[in-house]
Amino acid sequence: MITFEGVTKRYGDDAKSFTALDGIDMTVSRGAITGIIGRSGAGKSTLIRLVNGLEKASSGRVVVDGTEVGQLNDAGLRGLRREVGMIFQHFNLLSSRTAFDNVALPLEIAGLDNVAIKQKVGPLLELVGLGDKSTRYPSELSGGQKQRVGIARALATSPKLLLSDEATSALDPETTQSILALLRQINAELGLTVLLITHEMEVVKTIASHVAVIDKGRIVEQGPTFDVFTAPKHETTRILLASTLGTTLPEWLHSRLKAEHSVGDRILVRLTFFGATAFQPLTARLVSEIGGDVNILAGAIEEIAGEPFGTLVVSYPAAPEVIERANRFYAATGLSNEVLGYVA
Ligand SMILES: Nc1ncnc2c1ncn2[C@@H]1O[C@H](COP(=O)(O)OP(=O)(O)OP(=O)(O)O)[C@@H](O)[C@H]1O
Repeated sequence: MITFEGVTKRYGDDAKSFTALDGIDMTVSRGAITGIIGRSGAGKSTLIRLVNGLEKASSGRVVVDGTEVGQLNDAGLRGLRREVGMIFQHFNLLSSRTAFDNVALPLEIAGLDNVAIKQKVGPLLELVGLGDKSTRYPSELSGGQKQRVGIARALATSPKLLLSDEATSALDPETTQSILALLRQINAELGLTVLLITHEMEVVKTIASHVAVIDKGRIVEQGPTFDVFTAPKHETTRILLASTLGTTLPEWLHSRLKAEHSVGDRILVRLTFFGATAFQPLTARLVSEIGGDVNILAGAIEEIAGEPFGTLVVSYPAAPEVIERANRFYAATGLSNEVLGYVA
């Protein structure tokens, strides 16, 4: 659906230019929800603005549904923007227009008559759950309702692709979940491809089947969300994910951690449950396998892209025979484990 081929974007003139994107290669699959995550200033907005031609690549190609965006003239760009809807962090609604009239705007621009506009806007407001709010002005709507108007407006020209620029960043967690559920529903019911940029890992974890991590203008990691989130390879990904997945040790534990152990110390191990191991009573078996002396110190159970993923930090005596029994158990069961250190 979208391919980036060696895309570079420089801002400014040659003498004082800034490279915001540096050799981006990426494919966004048709019908998927793909997330792009990265720190502030990493280049996320620039990347998404290249897709609907709001910015032009300095070199390389951005191809949307077979069309190279950089080659389009003004008429071509207008056509592209009917195929590509966009939603924004601050909704970008016109305050002087009702919900109905905001959704109608792209249709007016496209030259539809009033009857055709009515036929289109009514069902769209129903779809986003605002059938009874069509005459309300933005100032009379909550943040979540405003974003629903924004989504209906983005869908007005029946696009194949929806771009989301931090669409839930201004919303509280509960409203965020309801907007994400709506995006998932639209993706499933209309077969719409969704490309979203966000600094909220929670958003990607909840709805994106695929993810790319961008850092200083480069994609440092990409793939299915579950794979990237459960086995991050790049340091930036690990840092971005640490607080989301409960993989950061609590400070009280971290400060007591030692690299070497002496007699009587305990070993600290992080167990990770996913795939087949997520559904077996392995913790109970580990406890009995090594004689009962196991402490559970931290843990979290998450759902990533619809699959369970859990981490548990445990300690047990750092005695050679106990460690050996535990290691035999890990090898036999395939339970993923990582030694974090030792505590007195
Ligand atoms: N029009 C511009 N002129 C010059 N530099 C720009 C311009 N737009 C963006 N930049 C720079 O390009 C880099 C990437 O910006 P971009 O907005 O794409 O990042 P981002 O990841 O979306 O950040 P944020 O999450 O803070 O919005 C930043 O260093 C920014 O200062």
